[in-house]
Amino acid sequence: MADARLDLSTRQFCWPQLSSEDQKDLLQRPTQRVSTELTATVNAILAAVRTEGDAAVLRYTRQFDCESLTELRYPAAAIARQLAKLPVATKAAIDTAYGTIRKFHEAQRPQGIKIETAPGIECELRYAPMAAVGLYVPGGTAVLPSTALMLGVPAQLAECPRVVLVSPPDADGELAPALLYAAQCCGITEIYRCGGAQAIAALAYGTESIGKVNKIFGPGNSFVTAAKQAVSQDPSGAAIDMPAGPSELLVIADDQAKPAYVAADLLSQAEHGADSQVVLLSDSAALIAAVREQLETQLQQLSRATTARQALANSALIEVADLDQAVAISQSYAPEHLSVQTAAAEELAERLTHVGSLFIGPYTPESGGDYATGTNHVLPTYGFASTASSLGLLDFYRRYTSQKATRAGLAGLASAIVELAQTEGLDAHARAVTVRLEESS
Ligand SMILES: NC(=O)c1ccc[n+]([C@@H]2O[C@H](COP(=O)([O-])OP(=O)(O)OC[C@H]3O[C@@H](n4cnc5c(N)ncnc54)[C@H](O)[C@@H]3O)[C@@H](O)[C@H]2O)c1
Ligand SMILES: N[C@H](CO)Cc1c[nH]c[nH+]1
Ligand SMILES: [Zn+2]
Repeated sequence: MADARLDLSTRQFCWPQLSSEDQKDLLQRPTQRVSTELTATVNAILAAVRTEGDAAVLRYTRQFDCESLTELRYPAAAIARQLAKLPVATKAAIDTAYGTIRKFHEAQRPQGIKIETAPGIECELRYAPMAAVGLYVPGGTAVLPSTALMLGVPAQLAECPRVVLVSPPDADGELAPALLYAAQCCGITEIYRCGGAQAIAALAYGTESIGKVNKIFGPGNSFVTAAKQAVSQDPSGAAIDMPAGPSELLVIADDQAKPAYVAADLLSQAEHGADSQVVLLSDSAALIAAVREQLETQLQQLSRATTARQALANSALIEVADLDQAVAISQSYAPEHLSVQTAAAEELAERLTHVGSLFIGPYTPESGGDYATGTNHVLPTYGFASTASSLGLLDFYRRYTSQKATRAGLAGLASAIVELAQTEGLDAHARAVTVRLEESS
């Protein structure tokens, strides 16, 4: 039976006793282990959508999501019908989350720069919203209206002229009322029913019914993430926000932490999918034992216990020599989410920079950031948190520069420009300056 109990003691390790090979193996992401097979599947889907357009998107959507779907665009009448079903309490919760997310992202508005770098030379840094953005809201194992907010709010604040939302439909071809309400709050009306690599291909290359976008945002399972990475490397594809794949949480806890809180946090990310990964690092063997007990107790109360158990099979409870070692492991693993539940949590957090989002102290559950603290829950996974940034308002803009010189300004820089052009053997570059200064003003 898939729900067979997992012996968590087999997932308990003492870091200093492991070989460096075992240490590396222990913290490998589950999806990294099947990458060749995954790449082949995703490449086949991308190729089919490029050559067949809507027909391929519909075929895959029927295969994976809704057998009877005939139209990708979600019509306005169906949206209105679904919105009418939304419970008042859900609407209020979305309104609250919309408010905090908007507040945090509004504060990120980029400021242009205009300065004189030399007399008569004016340089500017300007920001323009991305012209057409595609927002991928996952829907395979759970409907995520919160993700629609995380993507839709910054797209709205940046005033991107075209915002397209795609999400896999349910077996009846519908999208959830809560997701549609979140989209409505963000002013999104162009909505399509498709998911997986086929949705990413449609956004990147365009089909008869889905116009191509410039940049694709949003998390997804390993098929979605692999497809995003592939289209971003294709000059005729689209840019992407980041690789935001299966959820990850690393908790650093000492003997001051509450085992029930730590276990609840680990389970909150384990329940996302069988390929989620959660890791506990602690210098206290007693805390680890108590968390293990709590995991078993709390698992029995979860509706998605089977999924969470599968994720726990990829996960680890690790005893470390001290918190310095925990910091070093965490920096190397670069988790999507990092929860610090230690006595001096804020001090420790200062040293933890390779992370998508930090959750500091006992009253900051990771799920708070998933929904309503205001930070964005679209975050880099697979260790990309050491180089990629967490999603923010800036990602919805292009940054570019501008310069303007007066005749006197050009004259002031002429000798430097001409000398550098000659050093590089590029005479025409030099000439473009001298031709202007030879003319009488
Ligand atoms: N990193 C982040 O910021 C973040 C945020 C939210 C959610 N997530 C993650 O997003 C993921 C969502 O995954 P999901 O599966 O629920 O939804 P999803 O929408 O990402 O994927 C569903 C789609 O996957 C495709 N698919 C499924 N099986 C397939 C197969 N065998 N071959 C080809 N395609 C297949 C189908 O097209 C289906 O529509 C979870 O892992 C969750 O942890 C990450
Ligand atoms: N934890 C997910 C990001 O990895 C985001 C999410 C949405 N809903 C609940 N959680
Ligand atoms: Zn979550």
